[in-house]
Amino acid sequence: MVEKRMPLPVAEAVERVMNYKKRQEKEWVPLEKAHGRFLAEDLKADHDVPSFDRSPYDGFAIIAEDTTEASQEKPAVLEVIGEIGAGSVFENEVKQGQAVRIMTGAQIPDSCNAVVMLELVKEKKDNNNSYIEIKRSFKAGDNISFQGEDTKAGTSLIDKGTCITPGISALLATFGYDKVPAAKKPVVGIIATGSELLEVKEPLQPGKIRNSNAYMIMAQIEKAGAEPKYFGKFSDDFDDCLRAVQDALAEVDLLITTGGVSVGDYDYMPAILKELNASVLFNKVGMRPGSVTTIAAMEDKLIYGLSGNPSACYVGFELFVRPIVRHSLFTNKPHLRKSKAVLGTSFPKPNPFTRFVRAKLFDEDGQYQAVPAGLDKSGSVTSLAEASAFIVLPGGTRGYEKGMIVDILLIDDEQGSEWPWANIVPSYK
Ligand SMILES: Nc1nc2c(c(=O)[nH]1)N[C@H]1C(S)=C(S)[C@@H](COP(=O)(O)OP(=O)(O)OC[C@H]3O[C@@H](n4cnc5c(N)ncnc54)[C@H](O)[C@@H]3O)O[C@H]1N2
Ligand code: MOO
Ligand SMILES: [Mg+2]
Repeated sequence: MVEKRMPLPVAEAVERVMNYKKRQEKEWVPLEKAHGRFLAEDLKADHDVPSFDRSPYDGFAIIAEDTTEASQEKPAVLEVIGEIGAGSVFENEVKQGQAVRIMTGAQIPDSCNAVVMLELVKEKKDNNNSYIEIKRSFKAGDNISFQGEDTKAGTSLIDKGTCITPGISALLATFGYDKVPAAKKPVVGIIATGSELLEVKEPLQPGKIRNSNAYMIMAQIEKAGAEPKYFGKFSDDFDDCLRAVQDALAEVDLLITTGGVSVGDYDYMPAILKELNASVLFNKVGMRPGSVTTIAAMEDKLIYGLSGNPSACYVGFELFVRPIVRHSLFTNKPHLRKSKAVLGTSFPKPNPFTRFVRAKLFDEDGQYQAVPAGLDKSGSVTSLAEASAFIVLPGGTRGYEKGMIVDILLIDDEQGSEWPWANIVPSYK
């Protein structure tokens, strides 16, 4: 008799895995390599930005009070006593009736309190002196970028655990981080199992398929923010696969295998986990695809037995590996973000398990509409290419109709979620 496995509700399965979460160490990476890495420290402004009052225009720095009476008929005439470009500081005193030619980004001279754009003045020369005419009045503060107007010293800017975007690179540079405190990437190993697997470059042969899961998982690992380490593909041979798993475990923080976790004659992962004396957290989850997802721990190291079926493997990764990786990178929102969508297709057949349908999203008047991205089967590979969400259909005795509002999990969203499972209640129990 084949072993009977008891399915665990998805939320409970995720919870069990998250008991093994831990944070990575911090390392310092050059700023130019920091894009896409995760901040290991909160980022706080240690000075005002800008750090001095500056001109937002090419023009003339003036004392606004000199223009109080200025008009078309009776322009104010100011003597231009010098000029400064960005990076220079005007050292002399500017007195009443005087102005300084100033370029965008330059520090406003002491005692000046407004800037007049070049286009708004008439320039005149008299002997060796320069003058400007201004035909309207200006108020103190007109056309000044004030110290601290962008951010003030002491402001909290970015939380640790945030993925470094180009905008954050700009901030890091602004605050002098030529080296950035980043979470060290966990190394995630991949082993593909299956005697049917061909190398990608090999021509098709009868009964064989190309190994797509390994490359899919490597990409998912990178997208999650970790470092993939691929150990190759192995035929369904107990000893070979056992050795591969043992060897790989010594070199990684987490290990993912794909294939061989079900109950088939050549599905050796359950026996390998037994041989290793690994403690199995679960070997069946109340979900489709991915019901065979098996996760075990060797001391504090997780071993993921993901399904060989591509869609099941993909979903298993996003639900169980991603949050462990993201948590290790210091975020407090490690799970896929949950949102709502209008179901674009009916699912009339009830399913006792919670389904995660790979879906395409369309924006209709600010509301997501979700439709399956391809064949809704565990073995489908094409449905993964265009999927940007999983439609979550909790298990139960009824189907789902087009037009219903359903939960979705966003695959490409970077914001993440603390815990998206709160209101997803599988009713098959
Ligand atoms: N009697 C039962 N049979 C099956 C059950 C069950 O409960 N009772 N579960 C089914 C479910 S659900 C799934 S999912 C699969 C899981 O299979 P395994 O994880 O054991 O994976 P394999 O048997 O090795 O392969 C399944 C499928 O995936 C293809 N595959 C494998 N590796 C790759 C790869 N690297 N790249 C692309 N495709 C891969 C493989 O050729 C098979 O077609 O079991 C069901 N059976
Ligand atoms: O693990 Mo299977 O994907 O439920 O089809
Ligand atoms: Mg199998």
